[in-house]
Amino acid sequence: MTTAQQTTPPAAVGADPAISVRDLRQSYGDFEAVRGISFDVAPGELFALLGTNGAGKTTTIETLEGFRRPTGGSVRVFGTDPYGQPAELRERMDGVLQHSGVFGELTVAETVDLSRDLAADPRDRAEVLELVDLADKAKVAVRQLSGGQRRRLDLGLAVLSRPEVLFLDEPTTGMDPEARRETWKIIKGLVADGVAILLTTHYLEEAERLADRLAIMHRGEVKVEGVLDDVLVGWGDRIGFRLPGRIRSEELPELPGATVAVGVREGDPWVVYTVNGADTARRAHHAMGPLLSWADQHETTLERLELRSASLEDVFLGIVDEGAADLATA
Ligand SMILES: Nc1ncnc2c1ncn2[C@@H]1O[C@H](COP(=O)(O)OP(=O)(O)OP(=O)(O)O)[C@@H](O)[C@H]1O
Repeated sequence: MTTAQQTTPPAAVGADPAISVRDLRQSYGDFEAVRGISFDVAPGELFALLGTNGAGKTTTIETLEGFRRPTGGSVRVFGTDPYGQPAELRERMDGVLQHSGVFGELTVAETVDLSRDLAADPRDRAEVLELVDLADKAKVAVRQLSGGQRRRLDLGLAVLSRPEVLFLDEPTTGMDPEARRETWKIIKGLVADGVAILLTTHYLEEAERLADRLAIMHRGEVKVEGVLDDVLVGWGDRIGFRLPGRIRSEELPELPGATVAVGVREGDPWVVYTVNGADTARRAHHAMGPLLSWADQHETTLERLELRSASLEDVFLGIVDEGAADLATA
């Protein structure tokens, strides 16, 4: 299913978009990395751009930050073309890029001070360090920070000038789960303060937790877009369990209206029945009866049995699989 759903962003009703992308195309030589994508982000909204490696997310962010001129279509930040970072936008937007450019020999405090010197109305150093939980690292050289602490410093530097638009390119990479949750709190606070955020991440849970709306990109195109519930619609319900040791996959029963696939989850052979079509929750529920009867007949227990609706990960993997199938039939 490759329905590029376009929904009206709830936060955008009545508000001019902070970020606007229209049929954006971006090429490197003969290679078209971004192939006509469109989306808006309103003030006080977090839009997550998800996608496979090389899908074109960073290229899109770099274009919005004014580092690249579009090969086709247009991008606007507060109605202004960001190419070359015109003065009227420089104060209003900032970002955390995948590779930060901070100097490793400076201390954390010196690094913050250096950025404060360049900003018109910066937050206090103490406020910045408090915000990203690095107050106790003020005197430590940046090169001595852990990967996750370094990402938090990047975030602190990005929010120091109180931007109205923030680009976050994989901001929690390298963070442990605790640091990631702390960072989510900071990001949520910024959104609540009215900042428009464009986030890319490979952590789907991060998008589920933070995004007001999201898009999944694959090979330069937006494949699905919308609020989470809309994105999940149409991807079916799932019945999953660990493949019993004595059972071969060919022996698994057919269940009405469901397709079966055997893969691997956390190192275990894992069975997934997908129930598609209309009224999937009820039909998936009804499929449980025949499945449990089959298990009884085979005197086997279905370990870690689950019945659930589609997750963002299912949608993501479905899109990637479709891409692979398209290539195979091309
Ligand atoms: N400077 C460049 N010159 C040539 N090709 C490039 C350049 N930068 C990116 N590409 C290519 O463009 C495509 C999109 O890259 P991009 O970095 O935008 O993807 P991404 O979605 O951010 O990927 P990832 O999730 O791996 O960071 C990739 O195929 C990449 O190899």
